[in-house]
Amino acid sequence: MKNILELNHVKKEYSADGLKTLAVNDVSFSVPEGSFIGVMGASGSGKSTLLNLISTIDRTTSGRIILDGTDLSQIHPNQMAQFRREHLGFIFQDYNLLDTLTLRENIALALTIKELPRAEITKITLETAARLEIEDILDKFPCQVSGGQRQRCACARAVAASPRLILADEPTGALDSHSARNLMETLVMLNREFGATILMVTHDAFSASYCKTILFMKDGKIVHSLAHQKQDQWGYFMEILNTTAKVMGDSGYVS
Ligand SMILES: Nc1ncnc2c1ncn2[C@@H]1O[C@H](COP(=O)(O)OP(=O)(O)OP(=O)(O)O)[C@@H](O)[C@H]1O
Repeated sequence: MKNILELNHVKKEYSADGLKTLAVNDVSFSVPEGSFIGVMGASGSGKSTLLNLISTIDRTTSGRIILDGTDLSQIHPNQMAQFRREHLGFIFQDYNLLDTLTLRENIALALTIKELPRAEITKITLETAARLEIEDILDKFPCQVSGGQRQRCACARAVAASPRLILADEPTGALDSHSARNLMETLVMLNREFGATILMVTHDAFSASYCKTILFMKDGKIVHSLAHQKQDQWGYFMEILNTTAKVMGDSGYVS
């Protein structure tokens, strides 16, 4: 199966006040088309740095990141924003919807950027909203709907333009447990039915139990990976908790 994303010996070093921090330390992994990968790790283990490198917001100190066949270090800074819009979809903890636009306009915006014909934008927006069960609230503004509905709109926006990779950063972080469960089921649906390839950072073992594979980060390195095989979701969840405790040390604290 084709790899959508490949990381080869990626390092990211920060220098601040004469102090150097190797936030990402020799990370290599690949993300095949159709995968749903979770990244877990303690606070400061390098998850956000890793996501920033993949999302082209930050640049590697060394190593290569290949996204859909393109080496990110070879993209001219002026082309970066367009490359990001064409290849990536984002789902953030705080939704990142535009408050002055309706849900319909928020979803359509991702398509407008792709310069699709107006009729096509209307059709895809409606179809995507229907799949995410928000078609009845499309004319509301983000402040007029629930957190769960806002996050489903963010999912619709992320998937509408058929990006090669969806990056989700703590997507359930601001949701109650019922909405979090709904959102994870939605992400599974995007992965299974839309064929979306998803890479998600999460601190939450239950959210991670919806992923097909989980990478555990510690001190900037991927130290363990866990695949969802034959066990039921509860068994997988328990395995994630046990692995977390083992990998992260006694505290088992993941954030
Ligand atoms: N801009 C920066 N300048 C200097 N050091 C940084 C910078 N950003 C992150 N770091 C350091 O790099 C390391 C990894 O940080 P990062 O934010 O990637 O971790 P994280 O796993 O996402 O943590 P959290 O779960 O708390 O968000 C930490 O030691 C952090 O202090």
